[in-house]
Amino acid sequence: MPINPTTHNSSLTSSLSLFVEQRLGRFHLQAELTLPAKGVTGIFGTSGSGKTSLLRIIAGLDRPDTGKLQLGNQILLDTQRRQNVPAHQRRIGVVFQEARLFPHYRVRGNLTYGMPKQAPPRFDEIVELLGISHLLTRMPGTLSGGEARRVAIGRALLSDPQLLLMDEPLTGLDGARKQELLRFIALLTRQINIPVMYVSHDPEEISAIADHLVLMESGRIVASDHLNHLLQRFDLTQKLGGFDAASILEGQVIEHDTHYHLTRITLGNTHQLLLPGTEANIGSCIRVRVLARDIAIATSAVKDTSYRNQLPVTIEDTTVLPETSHSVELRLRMGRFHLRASLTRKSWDEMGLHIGKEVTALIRSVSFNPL
Ligand SMILES: Nc1ncnc2c1ncn2[C@@H]1O[C@H](COP(=O)(O)OP(=O)(O)OP(=O)(O)O)[C@@H](O)[C@H]1O
Repeated sequence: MPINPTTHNSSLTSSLSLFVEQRLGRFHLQAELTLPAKGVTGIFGTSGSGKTSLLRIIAGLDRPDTGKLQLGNQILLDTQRRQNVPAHQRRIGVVFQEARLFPHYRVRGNLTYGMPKQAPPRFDEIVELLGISHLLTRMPGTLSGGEARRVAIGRALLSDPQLLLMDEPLTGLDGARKQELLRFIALLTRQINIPVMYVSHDPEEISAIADHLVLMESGRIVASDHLNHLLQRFDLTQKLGGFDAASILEGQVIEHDTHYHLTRITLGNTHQLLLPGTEANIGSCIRVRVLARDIAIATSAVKDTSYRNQLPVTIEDTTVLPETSHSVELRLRMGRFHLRASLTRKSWDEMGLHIGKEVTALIRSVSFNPL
């Protein structure tokens, strides 16, 4: 059940802007950032790059040496003016790696703990959305890891936050639980109308839920943009290690072929893709990933082939990465969408390809990975 956006939050236009500087021993965090007012921002970077430190400052749990932090119209921190809104007044929900529930309160007590008295009555709505109504009378010690995490998310949401921070919320869960909760968080973040910052070093998680991506390295923000824009950047290939060279596309489900168990989606009403069957409702949006190495190129449409997707594209840019000198990396444009592909340098030369050439991208349905 979607949360009613009109009752959910008064400041739907909140966007976060910050610059902070903090020395922690030998580590130096220097970050400047403006984030979109809605959607999920994935914070990605190697261990020790400063992701948690940044989140702790935003939550008000740590104070930077210098900095300014603004959420919507409200200044939360301005070291120059000695302004600092304490953590409990920031209206920022935080979910950490561990659920950190109050052990002596039942689940219901944990959920209602931070609920403002004047908050809209969303308790039943959120409990149902999280699927935890059967847990309300249980003590935290009796919950599984995944259940405790869902309660922690519920507690954060019920505090009526303007921003939700999630720091590796799936760490330590086993594969099936992790997938279940990841799907749940992805659904939840599409239904709530507050911006979410989601820290993870797992590209799978980020690919499944982030709209925007912030890439951190040694305390600095290396890049911040729409996730698929960053994935299209050749220069970030190595820094986005683990993501594989891939593209993420979002489209609307228009048809299910129940006989062959295939799903058709439309991308902005201009292009269509045929994917492995999904359970998604007609009209709903789904996200798919396709690896660069799973896209083949032909100079014209191909007959009698098992490639179910033949997309007219233009070669927009290319490069040869030093780590894969046998192949050419391609960025392809398809209307307002972009795709990354790679093929051998030998094919590139023999097919007479060049920037600006119109070609056909061939993609097997099974190569699409619905996220
Ligand atoms: N109180 C502290 N004193 C000294 N150094 C610290 C302190 N807190 C954090 N650091 C250092 O700051 C750096 C960034 O830590 P942080 O936890 O923000 O990284 P991270 O990107 O979240 O890492 P991970 O993915 O491993 O959780 C690390 O090198 C860490 O050792």
